[in-house]
Amino acid sequence: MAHPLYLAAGRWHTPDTPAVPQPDDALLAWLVYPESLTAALKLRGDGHFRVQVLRQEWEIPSAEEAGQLQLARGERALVREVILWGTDQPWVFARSVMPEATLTGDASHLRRLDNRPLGELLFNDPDVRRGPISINRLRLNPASALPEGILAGHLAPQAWGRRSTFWLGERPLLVGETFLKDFNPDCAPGRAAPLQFKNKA
Ligand SMILES: C=C(O[C@@H]1C=C(C(=O)O)C=C[C@H]1O)C(=O)O
Repeated sequence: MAHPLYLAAGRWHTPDTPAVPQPDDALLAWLVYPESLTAALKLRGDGHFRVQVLRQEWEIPSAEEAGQLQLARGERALVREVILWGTDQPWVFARSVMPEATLTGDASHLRRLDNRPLGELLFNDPDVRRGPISINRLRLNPASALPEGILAGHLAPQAWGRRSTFWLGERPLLVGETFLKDFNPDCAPGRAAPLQFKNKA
């Protein structure tokens, strides 16, 4: 299994979980945003938004991800890792885990996304439902090959991320998104212009 760019540093938890460290309001608004992150970032990116596919390979997901997806032991999934670029900076690292059994029939086109945003397909399909959003602190994975390459200088040792399961009928796929240090959350999702948040950390 390849080494993901960021690893969970804590427990995945819903944003209203008491007594767990929380991000500041500005970033929390992005972490809990229920609509398409692609659409919200496009609004911010003034025409420069793009998806860079880092890898898209069949593999056995981590035991934790397999548990989230209710996969049988050894069941493989298509793992897609991308960077969402805003203007000329990397804003989000996304890792999607799509079980083989999910990518069949009318969902088989998800095997051939290339650099089209996954969200544009998921949010335009009326039969797709999104499960609860969990958030977590993440830590940079020293085993990942990426930091020395294209993202060198753009990766903080810790970051906040979110994760949710999308349901295509009864078939799940798991989408995780980590906000990278170049992303400025001080413009609320769904708006093109910055909003001032009261209690920034
Ligand atoms: C789920 C969405 O799709 C986005 C695009 C992704 C991709 O192209 O791989 C992955 C995760 C998301 O950041 C979304 O836009 O909300």
